[in-house]
Amino acid sequence: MKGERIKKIYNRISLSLRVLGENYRYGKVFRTHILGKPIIVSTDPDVNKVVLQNHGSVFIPCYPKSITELLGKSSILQMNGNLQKRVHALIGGFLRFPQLKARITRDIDNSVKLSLSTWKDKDHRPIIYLQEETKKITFEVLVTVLMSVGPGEDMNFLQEEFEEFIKGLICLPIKLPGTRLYKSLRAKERLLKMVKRIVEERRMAMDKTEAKGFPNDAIDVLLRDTGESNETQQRLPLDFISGNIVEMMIPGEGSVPMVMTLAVKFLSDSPVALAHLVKENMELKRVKAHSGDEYAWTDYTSLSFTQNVISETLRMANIINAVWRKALKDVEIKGYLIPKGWCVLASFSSVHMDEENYENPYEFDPWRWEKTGATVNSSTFTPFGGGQRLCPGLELSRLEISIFLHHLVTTYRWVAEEDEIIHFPTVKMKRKLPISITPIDH
Ligand code: HEM
Repeated sequence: MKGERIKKIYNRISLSLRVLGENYRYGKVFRTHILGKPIIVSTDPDVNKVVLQNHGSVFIPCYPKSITELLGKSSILQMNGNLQKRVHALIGGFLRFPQLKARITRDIDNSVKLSLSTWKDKDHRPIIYLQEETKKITFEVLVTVLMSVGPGEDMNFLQEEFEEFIKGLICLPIKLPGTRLYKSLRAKERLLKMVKRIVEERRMAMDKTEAKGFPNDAIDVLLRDTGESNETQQRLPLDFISGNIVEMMIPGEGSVPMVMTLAVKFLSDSPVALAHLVKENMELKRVKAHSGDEYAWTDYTSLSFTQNVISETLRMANIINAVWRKALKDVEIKGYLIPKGWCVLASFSSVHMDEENYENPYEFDPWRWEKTGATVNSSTFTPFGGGQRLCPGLELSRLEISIFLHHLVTTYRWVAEEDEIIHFPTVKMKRKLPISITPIDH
């Protein structure tokens, strides 16, 4: 018995020593500190793949304290096991469904066209801050998809409170009045109150008339779900649904507008790629004008060069540049030992910018995707994560970005002012990417 214990202690010490060994200091997997937390960072695509694929039994989410405080325990990003699988399957199924994409294409089209039309008033708005404009467009789409709230007072309230809420995602984890975390948590309370009201009204309406047809939004999907089998029917609690809707805004909110903004930045610096993109999109516009048909979502997703531009942008810069996991047991991957209890940061951006994986990685080259296909998620291209937690908003995001780029390049020419990409603590443009625009004379 005593011998067994000594053996266990010896094993743990030797494991820790190997963690601190040469490989970890100089290889693609190393140990460091982030936000005061000791952590193993992986920049190796094969290690990342194992981390992403072995979710649940081996690895669970492990975010810094400020993020876990703000997310709440019932957030899909933190939950595990059957509940995560259930919510992921429900939301993923809904967001990937062709019926939703067909319906949402019209909404996104209208939203983008309306926003772009307000830019025309050049005397009042000579400079457009693209990072701000794209945020407005995508927020509208997000709250439509999640809870069917249209433009107006409620939408403005949700946007203001949400902005306040996410400011605290990466901050010092001190929860005292006046601190960033405290203000963000208060904003979350106000957000939750409003979302809860919407969810309750919807449940009451649903209790009166049986829900039929394709669900309208994520609230509908979660309210209608009763679990796996009829014998163990269990509705999801209303508090859980409201919390999840708010928390689902986090992965959905910042990333899409940033990809739109960065694509414009990279295209502004690459006139040949821009000319190619304009040509492809003008052709689609001509075909549509000629036939008089509405745009279908497949029109956008089949624009192959546009998809290449989106992939290349996601490769070069992306708000979600890594995922955080904790090992539930000792794991050995490619000779690296990750001891039980340690957190691993699987870095996507390092893999995306490694010349072992991409030739001239710092060059914006949308043509590189012609060989592999733009939409393939491989171990060296994981902007949307992978495995059981692969982003359920993947296809919706690509659709939104394609629609935005289409209307932008077929409506305006632009000149971007000098600006630079900031990578820490999160990816953004230093000056919100100011551009001056000229309408295209058709
Ligand atoms: C360019 C845009 C986007 C990028 C790059 C992105 C990226 C990601 C990544 C990397 C993950 C995995 C996180 C992990 O493994 O811990 C994720 C998860 C998730 N994303 Fe996205 N996302 C995007 C847009 C969206 C949108 C528009 C929505 C919703 C409408 C969304 C909803 C979610 C949800 C709910 C999860 C959690 C899935 C789970 O844990 O089961 N995402 N996203």
